Amino acid sequence: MSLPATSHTIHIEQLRKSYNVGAAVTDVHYIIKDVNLVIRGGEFFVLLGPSGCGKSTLLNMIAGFVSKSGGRLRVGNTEVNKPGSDRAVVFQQADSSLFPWLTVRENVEFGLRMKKMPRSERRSVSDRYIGLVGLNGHEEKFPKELSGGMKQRVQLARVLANDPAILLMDEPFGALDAMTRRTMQKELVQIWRETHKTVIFVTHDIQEALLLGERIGIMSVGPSSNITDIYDNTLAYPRDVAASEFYALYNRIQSHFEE
Ligand SMILES: Nc1ncnc2c1ncn2[C@@H]1O[C@H](COP(=O)(O)OP(=O)(O)OP(=O)(O)O)[C@@H](O)[C@H]1O
Repeated sequence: MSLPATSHTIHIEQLRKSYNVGAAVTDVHYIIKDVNLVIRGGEFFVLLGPSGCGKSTLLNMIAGFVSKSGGRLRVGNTEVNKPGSDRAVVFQQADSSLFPWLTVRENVEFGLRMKKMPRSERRSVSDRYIGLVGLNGHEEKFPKELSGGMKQRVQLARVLANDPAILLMDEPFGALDAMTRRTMQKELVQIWRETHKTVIFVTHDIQEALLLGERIGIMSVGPSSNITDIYDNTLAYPRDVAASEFYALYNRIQSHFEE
């Protein structure tokens, strides 16, 4: 990592996203309204909230895919108003992001090829990340020959190969079976600890949030959603769902959604 962690701290101030729902200027529907948040460089931050509250909207604003309607959004000192190589998104459906006509290795190397990285260097980068996500031996396979979990690993390896400082993950394990999901969660923590990336991970699953995040931001039900509470999760990794502290924190967070 060439940049100091502070240069990719994310600063969010009074951030808003709205859509006009009628002809009058007052016919405005706010998805998120006045969100304030600072996410430190290198942090693992989870955005937790019910379906439709605006988690993906906020993540896509940080990615630069969705424009803001008000407020400020900076990475370091730079205002975010478009996608950038410092940020990359891992989506829930790997199928829509992988190129079906390219092998695992070619998919992982795609961005590097676009950057005109020499072949031997590309090879060593793709070797590293294919290994890191546990896909050694599958380099020459095509996406259609892979399971859902393996495709998600390819997507992650491709994103990591491009070396963004910030990984934006939108329910990346939501479509996987429970066992694969658990394995991927453990591997992601391992990868985060090895690469020191900033991770912002969207989920509506409290257990997943608690297994992964150093901090968990709770989003309120929309419209005009906001981050109402932030929990510090200081439990040591790898986390044990059966530990009494885990269970206690789970209950505290769950009580938010029962009110
Ligand atoms: N382009 C748009 N125009 C109008 N409303 C939109 C637009 N995009 C999203 N919305 C609305 O914004 C709200 C938040 O959507 P978003 O996908 O961000 O929520 P989410 O918390 O990620 O949901 P889920 O967990 O179900 O994926 C929803 O009510 C959605 O219908």
